[in-house]
Formats: sequence, structure tokens, C-alpha cells
Amino acid sequence: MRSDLDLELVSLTKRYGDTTAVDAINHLFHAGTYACLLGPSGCGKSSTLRMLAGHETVSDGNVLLGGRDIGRLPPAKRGTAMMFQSYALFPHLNVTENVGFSLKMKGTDPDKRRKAAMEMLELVDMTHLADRLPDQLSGGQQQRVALARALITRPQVLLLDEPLSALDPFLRVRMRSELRKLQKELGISFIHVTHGQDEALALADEIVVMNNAVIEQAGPTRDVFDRPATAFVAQFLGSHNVISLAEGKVAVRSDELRLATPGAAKLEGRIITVEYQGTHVALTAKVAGDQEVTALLTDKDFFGAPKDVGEAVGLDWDGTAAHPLRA
Ligand SMILES: Nc1ncnc2c1ncn2[C@@H]1O[C@H](COP(=O)(O)OP(=O)(O)OP(=O)(O)O)[C@@H](O)[C@H]1O
Repeated sequence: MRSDLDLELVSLTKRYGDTTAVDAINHLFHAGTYACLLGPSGCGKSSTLRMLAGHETVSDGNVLLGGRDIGRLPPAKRGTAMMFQSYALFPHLNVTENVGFSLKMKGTDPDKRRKAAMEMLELVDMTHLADRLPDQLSGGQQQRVALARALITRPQVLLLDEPLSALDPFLRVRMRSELRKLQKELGISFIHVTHGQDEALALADEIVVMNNAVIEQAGPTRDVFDRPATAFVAQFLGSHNVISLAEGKVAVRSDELRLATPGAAKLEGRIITVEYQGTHVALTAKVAGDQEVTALLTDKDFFGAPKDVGEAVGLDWDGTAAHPLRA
């Protein structure tokens, strides 16, 4: 069902001279969804996000928010707000002034501005640091201020460009659960650009995988993970093997592979690495056609019948675990 706040990309295209960074992509972001735009460096994620925000011109196509074409409006008139990778806080303004900045530009009076800024700071749990300057804040605190500053415009869609990449790994995991919680509380759409598959899996209701300027696959996160449509998606999301069989290429999750007696399994080969990972052991074998295939075994299964590099091994899986891939 369509909603007034759905965001639709229609044949959206970005060209920089001879380079086509985004090639006629179509997608409907349902209102209230946490979506991650995922893909390798240079695939066109940031260009897409910047076109949605109005920080980059649209070369061709349309951006519709609730059916209204916003693709050629100035950023402040779109109903979107963007949070940048570097947070882009003004160093000479304190936290409250940074958060209230867009209201100042609109001519809102100082009392109202301060009140609105404090409400937003409350939302991100930062009221106690309202008078600090940005360089007196930690990375995570700066990120919260940047979020509050983007949200004060009451956007219908929040656009986030690699919002966690400047944080250390520990803080990144904490902040991603805060982002998720905030999105659920606000009920607005978040579109979050990342090249990290674990970040996308942890956060997103929906994943849009981009490659070479086009959308390779999009859908609910678990559907995309469980049923990658192409070898690229399977490999980019990780935890899958792409295996060439007589009937064509299939993706099989590493944790769906099991060891079997050579000669009585779908594949056989020799073990080339055994890697202990704590709860699991990753065992990689070289099989027919020089293919490397990894089985992720629970530590209990592996140590119940340990194997060594160089041993012959059979690898098997249930028929339903193999997903045929599009060429
Ligand atoms: N201002 C520009 N002028 C010319 N080419 C550009 C410009 N910005 C981006 N590109 C090119 O467009 C393509 C897509 O870039 P974009 O930044 O959208 O990719 P990305 O997926 O966000 O990559 P990253 O994860 O590295 O930021 C790349 O080939 C890039 O070199």
C-alpha cells in the first residue's frame, strides 16, 4: 500500500561528464522503513543519497516524496535532512547553537530556537552537554549532536551518509543500536549509506545492494541475505559460498554446509585451511574446478571429529539450502 510519505526513485540518474555514477535506478522506500544502501566503493551510493538530499543535481529521472517531485527543489524544501559522515558541526558554535542553526537561518526567534534545540537534545540524550563546543565532545557525542541538528527540521526522511564510519568499533556497535531505536521511536524513514554488510544486517528493515551504478538486489534484509540473486550479492554479503555445479551457479550459506564421507557427498576435495573462531570453526576445502568452499561448523561438531589440513573431505547440504544465481 502507498503512503503519503513513501519515497520513490524513478529512473534516477547521475552523470559526471562521461561517468555514469547512478544509472536509471528505480526503487520505492516505504514510509517508516530503515533502509541501508549497501555496496562497494564507487558503486554510486553517495551520489544517490546526495541527489535525494538535494546536494547534487539530478541528471535524469525523478525523486517523489508522497507523489510530489522533490528532485529539483532546494534541500531545505524537500522534507529530507542529511547527516554527514564528518558530522560537519560548526566549531565556533556550541551544541545548542549547532542544533538550532537551521531554525536561525529560517528566522525563528532565539527563545523558540533554544526550546526546539533542547527538545532534540533530549531525544539524543545530550541536554547535559548543551553548552559545550564540538571539540569538547567525543566522537559519539558529536554524532548525537549531528543527528539532533538534522532532526530539528522535522524531516520525513533522514539521510545518513556512512554515519558510523568515524567511530571506533566498540562505539560503532553501540551507536548503531541507538540509531535503530531512534528510528523506531520517530517512525520516519532512515536511508543509511554504508559499505559494511554487518552494519546493514544489524540495522536495516530493507537492504538495497548497489553495484556498478545500478541496484543489484533490494528487499527485506533477511530475504536478501537468505536468497541472494547474484554471485555479487552473495559474495558481498559474505557467509555464502558461490559454487559452480553442472546445473549452474548456486549460493549456499557456509553454515548450511556439513562434512560428509568423500564419495557420498555433493562435493569432495582437500582441506586447505582450518580456522578456529571461538564458537565456530571455518574449514575451507579446495574442490573440483579449483573452487574454494568454506563450511562454518560449530565448535562442538568440529572438535567431535577434528580434521586437519590436507585431509580429503566430502561437503554436503540440503537441497533447499542451494539458491540458483542469476548470471
Ligand atoms: N564530483 C564528482 N565528479 C566526478 N565523478 C564523481 C564525482 N563524485 C563521484 N564521482 C564518481 O561517481 C562514481 C560513484 O561515486 P559515489 O561517491 O557515488 O560512490 P560510493 O558508492 O558512494 O563510493 P564510496 O563508498 O567510496 O563513497 C565513482 O566512479 C566516482 O568516482
